Amino acid sequence: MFTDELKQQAGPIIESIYHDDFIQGIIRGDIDKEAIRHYLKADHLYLNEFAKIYSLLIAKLDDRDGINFLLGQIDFVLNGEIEAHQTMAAYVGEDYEKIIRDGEWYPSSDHYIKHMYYNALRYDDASFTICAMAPCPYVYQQLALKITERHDLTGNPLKPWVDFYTVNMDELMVHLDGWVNSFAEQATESELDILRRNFLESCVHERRFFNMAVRQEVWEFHVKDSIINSRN
Ligand SMILES: Cc1ncc(CN)c(N)n1
Repeated sequence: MFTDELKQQAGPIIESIYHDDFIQGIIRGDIDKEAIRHYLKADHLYLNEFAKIYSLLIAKLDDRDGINFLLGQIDFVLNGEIEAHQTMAAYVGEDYEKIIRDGEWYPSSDHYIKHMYYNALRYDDASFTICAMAPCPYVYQQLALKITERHDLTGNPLKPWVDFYTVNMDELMVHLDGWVNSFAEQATESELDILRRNFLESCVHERRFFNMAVRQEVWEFHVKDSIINSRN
């Protein structure tokens, strides 16, 4: 299937993410707390936007059961993944609400978010949006499965974070793959290339997002808080 081909091509990128500092720090259970704080500040805002992009995606679908399922995904992203974030806040030893208060769309997360919005607004068919969104659940599921397969995290304070992503993504991937594969059956080669780029670019955005947190990447300027806060 077309989505199997996408996952095959994403393999090397995901393996690179696995070997980058963020995931290696999670595995060792000693990742810099500043990297986790930066990640939470960015990821809280990223998930807020991901939930909104689901609403743009829903407008492109006709399948009522699928729409119903995605309503559950909006709830999961807004209220379920907080559990994974709480594990990280506990590791940092700081109140979650306090950590995320001054978050921003840092350069790499900004680019990732806008990549998804661009495709949702530029193309009518849901598949273009889905291919930009799908690495979000897929990359985390694959990383969590690799970590669990290769390491025993007993006693690691971040084990609940890994465990969270080994299970919660399966049903979503089935739905997303179904929509993309049925579109791919009648898509032109140039449309398939856009779908491939959307998916692989988002896999690279996932890598850059983790590295952004390790580097504590920020913009080289500060704007009055009022403008930044209006984005939160
Ligand atoms: C950037 C990003 N990508 C993926 C996930 C997993 N839903 C996340 N929480 N944040």
